[in-house]
Amino acid sequence: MVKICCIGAGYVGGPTMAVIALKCPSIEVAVVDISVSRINAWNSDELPIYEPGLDEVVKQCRGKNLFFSTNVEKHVSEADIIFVSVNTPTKTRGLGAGKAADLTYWESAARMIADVSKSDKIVVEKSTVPVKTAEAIEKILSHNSKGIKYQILSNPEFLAEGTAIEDLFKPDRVLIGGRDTPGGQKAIHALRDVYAHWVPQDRIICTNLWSAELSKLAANAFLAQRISSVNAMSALCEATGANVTQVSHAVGRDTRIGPKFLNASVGFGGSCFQKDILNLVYICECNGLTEVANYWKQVIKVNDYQKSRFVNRVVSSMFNTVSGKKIAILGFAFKKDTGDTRETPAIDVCKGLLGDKANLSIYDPQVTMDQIQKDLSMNKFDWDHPIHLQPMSPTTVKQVSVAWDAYEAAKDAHGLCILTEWDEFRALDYQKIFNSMQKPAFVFDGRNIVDVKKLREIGFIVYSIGKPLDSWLKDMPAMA
Ligand SMILES: NC(=O)C1=CN([C@@H]2O[C@H](COP(=O)(O)OP(=O)(O)OC[C@H]3O[C@@H](n4cnc5c(N)ncnc54)[C@H](O)[C@@H]3O)[C@@H](O)[C@H]2O)C=CC1
Ligand SMILES: O=C(O)[C@H]1O[C@H](OP(=O)(O)OP(=O)(O)OC[C@H]2O[C@@H](n3ccc(=O)[nH]c3=O)[C@H](O)[C@@H]2O)[C@H](O)[C@@H](O)[C@@H]1O
Repeated sequence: MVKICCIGAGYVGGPTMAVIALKCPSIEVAVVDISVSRINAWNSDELPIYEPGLDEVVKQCRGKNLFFSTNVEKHVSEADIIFVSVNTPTKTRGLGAGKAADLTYWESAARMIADVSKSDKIVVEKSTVPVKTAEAIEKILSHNSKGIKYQILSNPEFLAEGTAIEDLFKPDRVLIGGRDTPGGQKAIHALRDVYAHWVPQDRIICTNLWSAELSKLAANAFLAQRISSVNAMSALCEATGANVTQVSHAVGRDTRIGPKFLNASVGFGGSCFQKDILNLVYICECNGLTEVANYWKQVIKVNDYQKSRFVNRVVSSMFNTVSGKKIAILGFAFKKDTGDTRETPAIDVCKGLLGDKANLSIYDPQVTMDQIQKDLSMNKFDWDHPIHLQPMSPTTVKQVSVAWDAYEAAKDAHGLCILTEWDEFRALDYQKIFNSMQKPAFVFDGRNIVDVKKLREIGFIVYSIGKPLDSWLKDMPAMA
């Protein structure tokens, strides 16, 4: 029986391995992690991450051919194929700080593999890594090899949170990069055989190592760039009276451009877009490609601009101050159908409003009070380290409370900001909300989900990203 071990039981390792176990009953899959609480959660009825369809997949295989364990060394030493899906955060100190990927967790995983292995292994990069990481890993493994042969493959993951199971069941493509040597090709075939259990052959792309590593960074950069492009247009729409939804629709009907990923928003979030672009920028700079680095940097700058533009709209609309005012925040996760808050635009928006002394009442159907408090008190980039999975002494940001539902959050508020596009926010009784709020009552829709016309009829002053401005806002500058 082929044995697979995955180091890192996170958003990628957990769902990916669960799907491999489901689709390949003849393979034994162990997912290991240094975080005891995470592994305990994977072995319980309450999984550590919320992902539609994940519970069913895990329930079908757990205890049969899918195991979650903290016994990292045992499972690594027994495995034929080892996936490494650990954190690759942005460095916060030293060379490349604020841009380069911190490979501490990767390096320690590689050293541990070298220490405990007693048979030949295929080591698969599942984490998103800088180009040429495979070369560094090869060096670590081969310098400690004790005669054991290692083949390194790059097999980046393209799943998106909220649709992870769907994406894993029907991937647009599976990408496998390996060495162009007989050993490298044999390893590529072995991994291809795993995916071939359910992925059509023509969707499995095989390349060299560096193309696979770079394609992952490139794909995320292209996706983020689309959002920054449409968000840049949203500012221009507000200045000119155009409607960004109509512009996106018209642009996206061009089959060369396509309709997906053109929703204007308060900004993109999530654990990877910013991190991976910063990483790409750093790689460009290291290769002397300043113009290319600056090009990609702009995607992040526009994203930051979009978030601060939103905060400025809120503050300037409300007589240039939110000091002491209750503002309801609907949605804290970085997108709907996930409880993940990593790099969510809600953090920057909330911090911006807190900076102007607002009182925030936050509601998100999937995010806990502890998580919100942690996010609002943590330094930038600190979240991407395993230490933050440990329970910590509670921190409280005064001025922030967490509500049980949207109505409670909105009661007595001066303004309401929609920061995540949860379906339930579309179906709220906005008349009831209006009646319970201070007047004038403001709605700032950072996801373009409300019916602006209907809300204005109720009496709200409405700002919706990239939509023709309310007369209240018309004379105010786009960037106050
Ligand atoms: N979250 C996502 O949707 C996607 C993430 N990725 C990439 O996948 C990688 C992992 O991301 P996530 O799963 O989101 O991160 P995560 O933080 O959810 O999971 C990483 C896990 O690795 C564990 N870990 C770290 N060092 C370890 C070690 N030496 N031994 C054992 N366990 C260790 C941590 O405790 C943590 O549970 C990152 O490189 C990310 O860029 C790629 C595609 C999608
Ligand atoms: O490497 C990764 O981590 C993953 O990053 C993204 O997946 P994810 O971050 O989970 O979610 P997306 O659906 O891409 O959304 C990212 C952010 O962009 C925002 N977004 C998305 C689409 C859009 O049109 N407008 C927009 O503002 C979302 O609200 C969210 O904040 C990519 O879509 C995945 O292919 C990739 O594997």
